[in-house]
Amino acid sequence: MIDASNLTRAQLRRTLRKTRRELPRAAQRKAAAALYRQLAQHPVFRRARSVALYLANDGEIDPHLLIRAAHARGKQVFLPVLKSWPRTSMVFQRLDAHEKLAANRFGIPEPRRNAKRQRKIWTLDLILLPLVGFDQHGGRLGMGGGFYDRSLAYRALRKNWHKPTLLGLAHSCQQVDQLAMANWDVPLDATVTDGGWY
Ligand SMILES: Nc1nc2c(c(=O)[nH]1)N(C=O)[C@@H](CNc1ccc(C(=O)N[C@@H](CCC(=O)O)C(=O)O)cc1)CN2
Ligand SMILES: Nc1ncnc2c1ncn2[C@@H]1O[C@H](COP(=O)(O)OP(=O)(O)OP(=O)(O)O)[C@@H](O)[C@H]1O
Repeated sequence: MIDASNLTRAQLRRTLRKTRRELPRAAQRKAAAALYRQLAQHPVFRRARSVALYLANDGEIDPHLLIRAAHARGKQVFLPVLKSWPRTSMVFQRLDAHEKLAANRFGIPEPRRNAKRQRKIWTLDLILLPLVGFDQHGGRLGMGGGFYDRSLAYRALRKNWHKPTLLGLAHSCQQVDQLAMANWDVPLDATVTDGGWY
Protein backbone atom coordinates (compact mmCIF):
# COMPACT_ATOMS: atom_id res chain seq x y z
CA MET A 1 0.00 0.00 0.00
CA ILE A 2 1.20 3.52 -0.75
CA ASP A 3 2.37 5.66 2.15
CA ALA A 4 0.81 9.04 1.38
CA SER A 5 2.35 10.96 4.26
CA ASN A 6 5.42 12.32 2.50
CA LEU A 7 3.79 13.07 -0.87
CA THR A 8 1.81 16.13 -1.89
CA ARG A 9 -1.68 15.56 -3.29
CA ALA A 10 -0.33 16.34 -6.77
CA GLN A 11 2.51 13.81 -6.44
CA LEU A 12 0.14 11.19 -5.09
CA ARG A 13 -2.28 11.78 -7.99
CA ARG A 14 0.52 11.41 -10.53
CA THR A 15 1.84 8.19 -8.99
CA LEU A 16 -1.57 6.54 -8.63
CA ARG A 17 -2.79 7.57 -12.07
CA LYS A 18 0.37 6.13 -13.65
CA THR A 19 -0.04 2.88 -11.72
CA ARG A 20 -3.63 2.34 -12.84
CA ARG A 21 -2.91 3.40 -16.45
CA GLU A 22 -0.13 0.84 -16.67
CA LEU A 23 -2.31 -2.10 -15.64
CA PRO A 24 -2.25 -4.60 -18.53
CA ARG A 25 -5.44 -5.10 -20.52
CA ALA A 26 -5.98 -8.60 -19.10
CA ALA A 27 -5.66 -7.30 -15.53
CA GLN A 28 -8.18 -4.54 -16.31
CA ARG A 29 -10.65 -7.10 -17.66
CA LYS A 30 -10.20 -9.34 -14.65
CA ALA A 31 -10.62 -6.42 -12.24
CA ALA A 32 -13.83 -5.31 -13.96
CA ALA A 33 -15.27 -8.81 -13.62
CA ALA A 34 -14.21 -9.03 -9.96
CA LEU A 35 -15.76 -5.62 -9.23
CA TYR A 36 -18.98 -6.80 -10.82
CA ARG A 37 -19.02 -9.85 -8.52
CA GLN A 38 -18.47 -7.62 -5.46
CA LEU A 39 -21.49 -5.47 -6.26
CA ALA A 40 -24.03 -7.10 -8.58
CA GLN A 41 -25.78 -9.15 -5.88
CA HIS A 42 -25.14 -6.77 -3.01
CA PRO A 43 -28.33 -5.34 -1.42
CA VAL A 44 -27.11 -1.75 -1.88
CA PHE A 45 -26.93 -2.28 -5.64
CA ARG A 46 -29.96 -4.58 -5.89
CA ARG A 47 -32.23 -2.19 -4.04
CA ALA A 48 -31.15 0.95 -5.86
CA ARG A 49 -33.63 2.09 -8.49
CA SER A 50 -31.46 4.96 -9.67
CA VAL A 51 -27.67 4.57 -9.93
CA ALA A 52 -25.03 7.01 -11.11
CA LEU A 53 -21.90 5.49 -12.62
CA TYR A 54 -19.13 6.67 -14.94
CA LEU A 55 -17.41 5.56 -18.14
CA ALA A 56 -13.89 4.35 -17.39
CA ASN A 57 -11.06 6.68 -18.37
CA ASP A 58 -7.32 6.93 -17.60
CA GLY A 59 -7.08 3.34 -16.30
CA GLU A 60 -10.05 3.59 -13.91
CA ILE A 61 -11.70 0.33 -12.92
CA ASP A 62 -14.39 -0.28 -15.53
CA PRO A 63 -18.00 -0.50 -14.26
CA HIS A 64 -19.59 -1.28 -17.66
CA LEU A 65 -20.83 -4.69 -16.48
CA LEU A 66 -22.73 -2.93 -13.69
CA ILE A 67 -24.16 -0.41 -16.17
CA ARG A 68 -25.39 -3.26 -18.33
CA ALA A 69 -26.83 -5.10 -15.31
CA ALA A 70 -28.55 -1.97 -14.06
CA HIS A 71 -30.23 -1.42 -17.42
CA ALA A 72 -31.20 -5.10 -17.66
CA ARG A 73 -32.83 -4.90 -14.22
CA GLY A 74 -34.84 -1.82 -15.13
CA LYS A 75 -32.84 0.63 -13.01
CA GLN A 76 -32.34 4.21 -14.10
CA VAL A 77 -28.67 4.77 -14.96
CA PHE A 78 -27.08 8.22 -14.69
CA LEU A 79 -23.74 9.62 -15.86
CA PRO A 80 -21.95 12.84 -14.91
CA VAL A 81 -22.23 15.47 -17.64
CA LEU A 82 -20.04 18.58 -17.47
CA LYS A 83 -21.71 21.95 -17.68
CA SER A 84 -20.22 24.59 -19.96
CA TRP A 85 -21.00 27.21 -17.31
CA PRO A 86 -19.90 27.29 -14.60
CA ARG A 87 -17.04 25.17 -15.93
CA THR A 88 -16.44 23.61 -12.54
CA SER A 89 -19.87 22.02 -12.25
CA MET A 90 -21.52 18.88 -13.53
CA VAL A 91 -25.00 17.37 -13.52
CA PHE A 92 -26.27 13.80 -13.56
CA GLN A 93 -28.17 12.76 -16.65
CA ARG A 94 -30.05 9.56 -17.45
CA LEU A 95 -28.34 7.22 -19.92
CA ASP A 96 -30.28 4.95 -22.28
CA ALA A 97 -28.94 1.48 -23.04
CA HIS A 98 -27.95 2.33 -26.62
CA GLU A 99 -27.53 6.07 -26.44
CA LYS A 100 -24.97 7.84 -28.64
CA LEU A 101 -22.22 9.64 -26.72
CA ALA A 102 -19.78 12.43 -27.47
CA ALA A 103 -16.43 13.18 -25.81
CA ASN A 104 -16.38 16.03 -23.28
CA ARG A 105 -13.44 18.45 -22.92
CA PHE A 106 -11.42 15.83 -21.03
CA GLY A 107 -12.05 13.24 -23.75
CA ILE A 108 -14.50 11.26 -21.60
CA PRO A 109 -17.65 10.16 -23.49
CA GLU A 110 -20.92 11.53 -22.12
CA PRO A 111 -24.56 11.85 -23.25
CA ARG A 112 -25.61 15.01 -25.08
CA ARG A 113 -26.96 17.51 -22.60
CA ASN A 114 -30.70 17.31 -22.19
CA ALA A 115 -32.25 19.10 -19.22
CA LYS A 116 -35.31 16.83 -19.19
CA ARG A 117 -33.16 13.82 -18.41
CA GLN A 118 -31.21 15.41 -15.57
CA ARG A 119 -31.89 14.68 -11.91
CA LYS A 120 -30.92 16.45 -8.71
CA ILE A 121 -28.10 14.50 -7.12
CA TRP A 122 -29.92 14.07 -3.79
CA THR A 123 -32.77 12.19 -5.48
CA LEU A 124 -30.47 9.37 -6.62
CA ASP A 125 -30.29 6.13 -4.59
CA LEU A 126 -26.66 5.23 -5.24
CA ILE A 127 -23.59 6.94 -6.68
CA LEU A 128 -20.58 4.87 -7.73
CA LEU A 129 -17.71 7.35 -7.89
CA PRO A 130 -14.49 7.17 -9.87
CA LEU A 131 -11.39 7.99 -7.83
CA VAL A 132 -7.62 8.22 -8.02
CA GLY A 133 -6.89 7.16 -4.43
CA PHE A 134 -8.87 5.99 -1.39
CA ASP A 135 -8.32 5.05 2.22
CA GLN A 136 -10.33 2.85 4.57
CA HIS A 137 -11.88 5.83 6.35
CA GLY A 138 -14.02 7.06 3.45
CA GLY A 139 -11.27 9.33 2.14
CA ARG A 140 -11.27 9.96 -1.59
CA LEU A 141 -8.72 11.62 -3.85
CA GLY A 142 -10.24 12.52 -7.22
CA MET A 143 -8.85 13.94 -10.45
CA GLY A 144 -8.56 17.33 -8.80
CA GLY A 145 -11.39 19.15 -10.52
CA GLY A 146 -13.57 19.13 -7.42
CA PHE A 147 -16.56 18.08 -9.58
CA TYR A 148 -17.92 15.43 -7.23
CA ASP A 149 -17.08 17.43 -4.11
CA ARG A 150 -18.97 20.44 -5.42
CA SER A 151 -21.96 18.36 -6.46
CA LEU A 152 -22.06 16.81 -3.01
CA ALA A 153 -21.44 20.00 -1.04
CA TYR A 154 -25.14 20.07 0.03
CA ARG A 155 -24.30 17.13 2.28
CA ALA A 156 -22.37 19.31 4.72
CA LEU A 157 -25.70 20.93 5.62
CA ARG A 158 -27.55 17.62 5.73
CA LYS A 159 -25.55 15.53 8.16
CA ASN A 160 -28.43 13.14 8.80
CA TRP A 161 -29.39 12.79 5.15
CA HIS A 162 -27.97 9.47 4.01
CA LYS A 163 -29.15 9.48 0.42
CA PRO A 164 -27.60 8.81 -1.97
CA THR A 165 -25.23 6.07 -0.81
CA LEU A 166 -21.70 6.96 -1.96
CA LEU A 167 -19.42 4.11 -2.99
CA GLY A 168 -16.01 4.70 -4.52
CA LEU A 169 -14.85 2.21 -7.17
CA ALA A 170 -11.16 1.44 -7.54
CA HIS A 171 -8.42 -1.05 -8.27
CA SER A 172 -6.95 -2.41 -5.05
CA CYS A 173 -3.60 -0.79 -6.03
CA GLN A 174 -5.24 2.62 -5.51
CA GLN A 175 -5.43 2.21 -1.75
CA VAL A 176 -3.32 4.54 0.40
CA ASP A 177 -2.88 4.31 4.15
CA GLN A 178 -4.46 7.65 5.01
CA LEU A 179 -5.60 10.62 2.96
CA ALA A 180 -5.70 14.07 4.49
CA MET A 181 -9.29 15.27 4.19
CA ALA A 182 -10.00 18.85 3.12
CA ASN A 183 -13.01 20.49 4.74
CA TRP A 184 -14.97 20.24 1.45
CA ASP A 185 -14.23 16.52 1.02
CA VAL A 186 -17.39 14.47 1.39
CA PRO A 187 -16.61 11.09 2.99
CA LEU A 188 -17.57 7.94 1.09
CA ASP A 189 -19.73 5.28 2.73
CA ALA A 190 -17.19 2.74 1.42
CA THR A 191 -14.89 1.95 -1.49
CA VAL A 192 -15.34 -1.26 -3.47
CA THR A 193 -12.40 -2.77 -5.34
CA ASP A 194 -11.75 -5.96 -7.30
CA GLY A 195 -10.57 -7.37 -3.96
CA GLY A 196 -13.31 -6.34 -1.53
CA TRP A 197 -14.98 -3.58 0.47
CA TYR A 198 -13.06 -0.93 2.43
N1 LIG B 1 -14.61 8.51 -15.80
C1 LIG B 1 -14.68 9.66 -15.15
N2 LIG B 1 -15.61 10.55 -15.48
C2 LIG B 1 -15.66 11.74 -14.82
C3 LIG B 1 -14.76 12.04 -13.77
C4 LIG B 1 -13.78 11.07 -13.44
O1 LIG B 1 -12.94 11.24 -12.54
N3 LIG B 1 -13.77 9.91 -14.15
N4 LIG B 1 -14.86 13.25 -13.11
C5 LIG B 1 -14.49 13.46 -11.77
O2 LIG B 1 -14.29 14.55 -11.35
C6 LIG B 1 -15.44 14.37 -13.85
C7 LIG B 1 -14.40 14.88 -14.82
N5 LIG B 1 -13.24 15.35 -14.11
C8 LIG B 1 -11.97 15.38 -14.64
C9 LIG B 1 -11.04 16.20 -14.09
C10 LIG B 1 -9.76 16.28 -14.65
C11 LIG B 1 -9.42 15.50 -15.75
C12 LIG B 1 -8.10 15.54 -16.42
O3 LIG B 1 -7.71 14.63 -17.12
N6 LIG B 1 -7.32 16.56 -16.32
C13 LIG B 1 -6.08 16.61 -17.05
C14 LIG B 1 -5.68 18.02 -17.41
C15 LIG B 1 -6.82 18.93 -17.70
C16 LIG B 1 -7.09 19.16 -19.16
O4 LIG B 1 -6.96 18.26 -19.98
O5 LIG B 1 -7.48 20.30 -19.47
C17 LIG B 1 -4.99 15.98 -16.26
O6 LIG B 1 -4.99 16.13 -15.02
O7 LIG B 1 -4.13 15.34 -16.86
C18 LIG B 1 -10.35 14.65 -16.27
C19 LIG B 1 -11.62 14.58 -15.73
C20 LIG B 1 -16.69 13.92 -14.53
N7 LIG B 1 -16.54 12.66 -15.23
N1 LIG C 1 -17.80 22.45 -2.17
C1 LIG C 1 -16.89 23.17 -2.83
N2 LIG C 1 -17.07 24.49 -3.05
C2 LIG C 1 -16.16 25.20 -3.71
N3 LIG C 1 -15.00 24.69 -4.17
C3 LIG C 1 -14.75 23.40 -3.99
C4 LIG C 1 -15.69 22.57 -3.32
N4 LIG C 1 -15.19 21.32 -3.29
C5 LIG C 1 -14.00 21.37 -3.92
N5 LIG C 1 -13.72 22.62 -4.35
C6 LIG C 1 -12.52 23.05 -5.08
O1 LIG C 1 -12.16 22.08 -6.03
C7 LIG C 1 -10.73 21.90 -6.06
C8 LIG C 1 -10.38 20.44 -6.20
O2 LIG C 1 -10.75 19.71 -5.05
P1 LIG C 1 -10.17 18.26 -4.77
O3 LIG C 1 -8.70 18.25 -4.98
O4 LIG C 1 -10.70 17.76 -3.49
O5 LIG C 1 -10.87 17.50 -6.02
P2 LIG C 1 -11.10 15.96 -6.22
O6 LIG C 1 -12.02 15.43 -5.21
O7 LIG C 1 -9.77 15.33 -6.31
O8 LIG C 1 -11.76 15.98 -7.69
P3 LIG C 1 -13.12 15.32 -8.29
O9 LIG C 1 -14.19 15.44 -7.26
O10 LIG C 1 -13.40 16.14 -9.51
O11 LIG C 1 -12.81 13.93 -8.65
C9 LIG C 1 -10.19 22.46 -4.77
O12 LIG C 1 -9.12 23.30 -5.06
C10 LIG C 1 -11.35 23.22 -4.14
O13 LIG C 1 -11.01 24.58 -4.06
